[in-house]
This record gives sequence, C-alpha cells and structure tokens, in this order.
Amino acid sequence: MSSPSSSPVPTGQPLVETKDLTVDFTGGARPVRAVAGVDLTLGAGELVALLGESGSGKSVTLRALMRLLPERRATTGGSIRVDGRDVAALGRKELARFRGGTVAMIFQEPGLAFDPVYRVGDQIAEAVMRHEGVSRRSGRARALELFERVRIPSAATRLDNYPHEMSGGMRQRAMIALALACRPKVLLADEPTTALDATVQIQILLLLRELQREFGLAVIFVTHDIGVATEVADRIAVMYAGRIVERGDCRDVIRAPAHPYTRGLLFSRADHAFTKGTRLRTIPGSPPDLTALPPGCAFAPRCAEAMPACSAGVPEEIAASETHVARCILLRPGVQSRTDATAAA
Ligand SMILES: Nc1ncnc2c1ncn2[C@@H]1O[C@H](COP(=O)(O)OP(=O)(O)OP(=O)(O)O)[C@@H](O)[C@H]1O
Repeated sequence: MSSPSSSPVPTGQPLVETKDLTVDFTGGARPVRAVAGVDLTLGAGELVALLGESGSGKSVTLRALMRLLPERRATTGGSIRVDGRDVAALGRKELARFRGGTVAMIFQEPGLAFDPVYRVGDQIAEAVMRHEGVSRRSGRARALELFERVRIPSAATRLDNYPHEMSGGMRQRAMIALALACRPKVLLADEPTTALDATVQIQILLLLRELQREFGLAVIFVTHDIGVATEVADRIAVMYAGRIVERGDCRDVIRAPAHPYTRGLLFSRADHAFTKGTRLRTIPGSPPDLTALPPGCAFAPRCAEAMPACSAGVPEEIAASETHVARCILLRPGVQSRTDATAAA
C-alpha cells in the first residue's frame, strides 16, 4: 500500500498544534467551557494518549480539531494548525478535503462511521472516488487493498457485507480501513477499543500501532483505560475539567505522576499493575460541574493536598521532570505539601 502524500510541513515541524484551545458551549441554561486552554503538539509518527474521566473534554478536543462541533452552539477559541494549515480558516470545500484527506477519525462505535444500508466496500470505494477523483474500479481496488492491510479475512467477499453482517472486531477493522482510505496524516481515535472484548482489543491496538508506524501517522488516542494508554502512547496528556493538568513522556508520567489528580488515577490499585481493562477509578468527591468551576485549580475541591493558594489562580505548567510538566502549585519552589509538612513536624 502506498504511503500518505508528502506533507507541506517541513521536517521537525508539528503536524498538529493547538495553542490555548478553548471550546465554549452556549445554548444551555449556563455556558459551559468544555475545553480550557489546551496546548497540544504532535509530530508525524507520534502517538499521544488523552486520558481523563468522563466529561473532561477529550472528545470535544478531538471534534474541535476536525471542526465537527455544532458551530451555532460551540465557540472555539485559540488556534489549531494541522499540517501547516489554520483549521478555522478552511473554506467549505477545503474542509471537506481536510476531513478524511488530512485528518480522519475512528470511534468506539463503527456505526457512526458506516451507513447501515450500504455495503461496507462500496462506502470505502465511494470515499476514495470522492477524495481522489478516481474511477469506481480504482476505488474498489483500494478498498480491497485496505481490507487486506487491516487483515480482514476473505477480504474480497467481505467487501460486499453490510455493516451488521460483520463482527464487532471486523467492523472496527473496516472502520480503520475507511479512516485510512484517503491517506490522512493524522488519525483521531476516540476510545476505539473500549467496546471490544480483551483479545480483540489487543489485536486492534497492535494493528493501530503497526499502521501508525508504517504510515508515520500522528495519532491522538482518547481513552479511559490506563493500561491501553501505557501500551500504545509515546506521550500522555491527562485532562481534568477541560484542561490538561499533566503531560509529557508516557513512561515518565506513569512512573512519577506529579499532579495529585494523575496520582489519584494511577495509585488507586494496590498492585499498581496497569493491565488493559484497568478503568480509571472513581476519585473521592464529585466530578466537576463545568458550569460552576471553583476559582484556581478545578481539582482542588477533591484534592487531599489542597491549600488556600490553590484557589488564587489556575496554576501554570511547571516542569515535573525533564520530559513532563504539570499544573500544580506543589511544584513551585518552596511550596510544601500538607503531607510533607506533617512528616517534617
Ligand atoms: N453538544 C454539546 N452541547 C453542550 N455541551 C456539551 C456538548 N458536548 C459536550 N458538552 C460538554 O462538554 C463536556 C466534555 O465532553 P466530552 O465529550 O469531551 O467529554 P469526554 O472527556 O470525552 O468524556 P467521555 O469519555 O464520557 O466521552 C461535557 O461534560 C459537557 O458538559
């Protein structure tokens, strides 16, 4: 299979770059800031896992990158550059080419990607024909090539299946084939393996990792599952109440989490063995109400180490190690946690 088209982005430049990305939903009783100042940078061949509890803004961040949010109700601020282009400035035709051709998305539920009343192979061929202006025969040939690449058994026959005629794992493979059909450079994966049983989940994760390396794809992988994140990610970004509270090298963050929220997520299991299927635990306290966030650090009301200064303002990103940063005032020089202060007394 041929590789994605060459990028206008010079080598070493990020493929995806968000700066101070915000998303505000209006139209409800009170406005909601679902994404609050997200900075994400991602190069070709890199995989970043976005980790966080339900409602932390992971999916909204992905949808903003593809401009899939309802424009009347969602206001996007800050900047998003993908493959050297300002996503907010894309015209209607450019946006249609951008979706699928530059950035593609896979979901937990392949039903979101496929129309149930058309054969799967035809839908993939159609996407190729529309994007690349090729004949039906070429579109069909590419669909077959992709089915073989994602290792769908009896690929030629399976092209004629309707989505419901495939098993969950096979539909997931078909959705990956569809996502790759127009040779994107960036793949957004929104919990693509969550609904699958453990064996199929690992097969799909391995396939994604393999395709990512083969095509040099930049991948943002949303997950609740710590085991999945550590399995696939080069870097990790932990979200809480719409904000990235800790980010950096995946192994480093997992080994030495610096934010009390990340620590809460990671050290809840007595054995500390994060295998796939390890869902994020419930941290004591209520999940944040995005319509009424406290001043300063949004996690403070649930944080065992909170102190009055946490309410003074949103903490800046502070280096926690050579390869990761966190937004917690405990990292400021001279600030001592309550636990440390008690131990010292
Ligand atoms: N269409 C919408 N209209 C209004 N508010 C929305 C809309 N979509 C999302 N939100 C708000 O944005 C918040 C973040 O949603 P998002 O789907 O990004 O969370 P998530 O971290 O992906 O969680 P999950 O894992 O449950 O999908 C939600 O809690 C909700 O308050």
